[in-house]
Amino acid sequence: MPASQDRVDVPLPAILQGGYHHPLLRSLQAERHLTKDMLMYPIFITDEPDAVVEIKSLPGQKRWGINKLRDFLAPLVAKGLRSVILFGVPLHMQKDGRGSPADDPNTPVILATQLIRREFPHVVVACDVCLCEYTDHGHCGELCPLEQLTPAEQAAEAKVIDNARSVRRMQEVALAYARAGAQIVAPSDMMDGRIGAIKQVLIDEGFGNRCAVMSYSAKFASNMYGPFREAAGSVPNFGDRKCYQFPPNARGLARRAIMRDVREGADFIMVKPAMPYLDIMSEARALAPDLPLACYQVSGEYSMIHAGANAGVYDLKAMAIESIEGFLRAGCTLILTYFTPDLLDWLDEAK
Ligand SMILES: NCc1[nH]cc(CCC(=O)O)c1CC(=O)O
Ligand SMILES: [Zn+2]
Ligand SMILES: [Zn+2]
Repeated sequence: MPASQDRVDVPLPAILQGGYHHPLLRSLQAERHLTKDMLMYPIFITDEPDAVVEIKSLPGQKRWGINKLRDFLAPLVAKGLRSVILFGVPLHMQKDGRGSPADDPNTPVILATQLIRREFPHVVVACDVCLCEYTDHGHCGELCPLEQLTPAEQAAEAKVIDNARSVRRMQEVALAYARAGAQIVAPSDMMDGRIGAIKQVLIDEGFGNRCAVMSYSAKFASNMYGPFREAAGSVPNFGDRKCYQFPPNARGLARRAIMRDVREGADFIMVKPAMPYLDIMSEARALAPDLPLACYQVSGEYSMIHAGANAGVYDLKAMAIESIEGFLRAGCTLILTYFTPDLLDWLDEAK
């Protein structure tokens, strides 16, 4: 018997390359592979019924009018699209302080939810729940009425988010989307206490067993939301979102938010943006191992990958897939990405 087999202190030959010299052996290194059902496609629906409008900063993505949606989605569904997340872009509806167009019976998201449920019964519809696309001030929640501010705040014309009022509003909006047929509501407003409140109202109104709550649990105040805000017309007209989205350095806040949302009954948790926050994803995986974990590869990430490819830095497909493999490695089970239509094709191509 060779000596190496009965001696534990002999170092093994440190040769790894023999293990991945063939494409199949490389593929077998993955613990998990991307499948089509892990992809959720973000779609912008506008209140111009016949619109098909390119979004300049999001290459290949468009704002869709309700009348164009069926023909746009049909080929994607045929390729295996399983879920979408809808964002409303009201260009003509009257915006106000409470974001009234968010749950107007004719708001684009409600019409689109009804249409997709009717035309594509195998597609899961998630609706983003937030007010920023619908308020005249462009913030994600309602503001405190002036008389509730301190004299100093009044003098400074301070704008303060009214958390409690905003949470009640998110309940109304989420319920309206559930009534329209959404199987998932996804609050991205970041008000405190919204997950428990929305979960409760869904239960009270009979949707407890047919509408999931996907929380944007760890949503960071990122520089990469620009193209989305252009697409959705949701740039705040004063200030920024730093009082309700996390500072990029805030690992502890993210951990507390994830644990809080689990306690409040979230069915899915999400990390957003994705690529710079892989550590937060694996923290989320460890903190909430029993919940599906989503990540949102946001508009700026998508645009950045396109810009790099256009500058000749890398191949678009290879880079997009590398980014997704990172999310899988970090433990994500659902990926919100504008690359979804491309990935449906790429997954069908021979490797
Ligand atoms: N509640 C707003 C919202 N919902 C989804 C996104 C970002 C999505 C993206 O950039 O692709 C944002 C941006 C923001 O907070 O301003
Ligand atoms: Zn918002
Ligand atoms: Zn949102």
